[in-house]
Amino acid sequence: MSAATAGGLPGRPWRHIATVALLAWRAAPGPAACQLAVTLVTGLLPAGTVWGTKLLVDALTVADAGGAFRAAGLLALLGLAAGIVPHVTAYLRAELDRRLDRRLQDQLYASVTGFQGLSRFESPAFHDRLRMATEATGGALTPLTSGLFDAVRNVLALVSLLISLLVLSPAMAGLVTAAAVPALIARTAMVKRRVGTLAGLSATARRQILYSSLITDVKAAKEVRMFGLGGFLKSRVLGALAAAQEGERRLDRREALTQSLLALLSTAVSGAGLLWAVFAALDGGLSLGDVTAFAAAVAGTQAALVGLVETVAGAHHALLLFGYHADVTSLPDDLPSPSRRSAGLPALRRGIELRDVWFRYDDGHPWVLRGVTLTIPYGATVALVGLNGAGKSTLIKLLCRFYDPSRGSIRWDGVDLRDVPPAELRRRMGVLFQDYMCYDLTAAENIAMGEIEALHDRPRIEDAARLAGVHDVVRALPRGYETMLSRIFFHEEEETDEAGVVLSGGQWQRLALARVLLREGRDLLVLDEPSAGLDARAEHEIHTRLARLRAGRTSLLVSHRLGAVRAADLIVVLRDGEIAERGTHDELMTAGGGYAELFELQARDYLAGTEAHEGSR
Ligand SMILES: Nc1ncnc2c1ncn2[C@@H]1O[C@H](COP(=O)(O)OP(=O)(O)OP(=O)(O)O)[C@@H](O)[C@H]1O
Repeated sequence: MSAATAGGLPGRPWRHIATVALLAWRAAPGPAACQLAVTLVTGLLPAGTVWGTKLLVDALTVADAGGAFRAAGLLALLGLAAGIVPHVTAYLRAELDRRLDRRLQDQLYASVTGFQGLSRFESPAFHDRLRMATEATGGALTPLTSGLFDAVRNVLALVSLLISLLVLSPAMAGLVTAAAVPALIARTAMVKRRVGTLAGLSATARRQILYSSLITDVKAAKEVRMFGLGGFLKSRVLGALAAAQEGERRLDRREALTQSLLALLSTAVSGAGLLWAVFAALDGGLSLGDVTAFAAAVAGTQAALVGLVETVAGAHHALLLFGYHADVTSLPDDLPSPSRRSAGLPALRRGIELRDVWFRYDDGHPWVLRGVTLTIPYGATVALVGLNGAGKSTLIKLLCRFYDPSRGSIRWDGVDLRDVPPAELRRRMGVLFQDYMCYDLTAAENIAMGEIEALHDRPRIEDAARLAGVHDVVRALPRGYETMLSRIFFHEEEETDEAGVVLSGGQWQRLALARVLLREGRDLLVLDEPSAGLDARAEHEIHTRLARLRAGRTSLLVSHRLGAVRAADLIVVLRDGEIAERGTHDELMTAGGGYAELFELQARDYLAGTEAHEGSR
């Protein structure tokens, strides 16, 4: 990763200026060209006004009526231009910003969705940096894009005014310019401090978002009310807000003081200049028009210099933020690309082999998998069982190549998964995760998430729902497959304000299963606790269906219900990241190890439950 951390500032921000200019130009060539033309015109307006005023006053002084009318006409035209130009500029700016913003967000989302693994999303430092990168969107670069035009206008205005001032008083021209140097230095330091403070508060801001979303999140609403957490969460939000505000307050105070001192300096300079002009006029060295032009030129030059300093400061601020954007968008993928060019992943024919796989989530973390060697033969069902935290879901995540093994390898018909592009591998798999998603979308869309190309293929979606045993449930919903499964969003396409429906846990589970079954014909089917939320009858029914579906297909099944895995071709017991037992159900029962013990425990509990139920009838 490059030098930027959310807490520290990205290095050498000015090196991005050409990148941003090019981005803006490519995003909105029309508005950018128009803005440049308008800028050139407006850059010359102040000097034109100064000389128009001088001509008018001098003409009036010598009672030249024709000259006075011409000068007044010129001033009126310039005034009209000055009145219209800001509105045209504002529109062009906004349009350029809108288009640039789309491009920036496109780049950011392309990078983030392009990360193939999960490790970045489990890094607080990455999230802090990402937050700073999003600060660069939403018009935050306006001071830079518009600043480039402002800078051109200010430089034009400055040069033309300085020429006017040089004609009248070279010393004053030098003094006014010199007075701008401390302002530039002070503003640059202020900007750095402001962005640094913002970056330092990134984690606090993210926590504030977390707590405030818990207050409003419908999923958290039950526990928040049940456990009376409202006050606690509110105090956490306000605590984070107060911390952020304290940082800002200190900055604001410092900036107010610095700006006041700079204002004092510029007033002293213009005051001294005016005194000189008064004495020079009294001596007869300057005409009345010269004095008027001088006063206007000093004020104009100072304003242009302040404008230039502000432009530079704004651009610096925007470039620092863009530094985070550039940092995130230039991050390489978190999984190393295949070392040699992959010729594509062949259809599975022999099986998947884990060779002495060791894995831990971070160097400082304990080992989660410790030397796992296992083959999932082609066409067979392997069941993975074990106590909580044994490493079952981790093994599945490695099979999907969300992470690479720390040691050892996983091979697909002998091909190391490290040599396979993750997207290619995932196209060949259907996986039901233990923590599947419930999308705030329609029922049809929820299923289609499994294979987005099938979004408009209703027969396929319905077939998958039938296979998962959820078709009748969905059909009975108020709008069938078009029913929104959300209480916080309306239907995206249809103009309706009809409240959606919330499914039960087991119904969601079946819908998630339908999502996976939509990916029919995949080489490997992985089911992590497919029946966790189901009632006994539904569980039995789903397992019978799945057993039929798995027949002859390569699959990996994880379940705590040992009754559901007894038909598997191979049962593997994982204990503390190691394979403790392996064999068929009968072999493991005969061996009388941990599996047999657990199976008997579950069977006894089940029988006891049944007898108690019978007795109470
Ligand atoms: N993203 C992660 N980062 C760090 N540690 C993790 C992560 N995910 C899991 N772990 C740790 O890895 C270990 C194994 O977790 P895993 O989810 O693989 O277990 P499991 O066998 O699937 O458990 P369960 O039966 O409860 O689902 C646990 O100690 C867990 O704390």
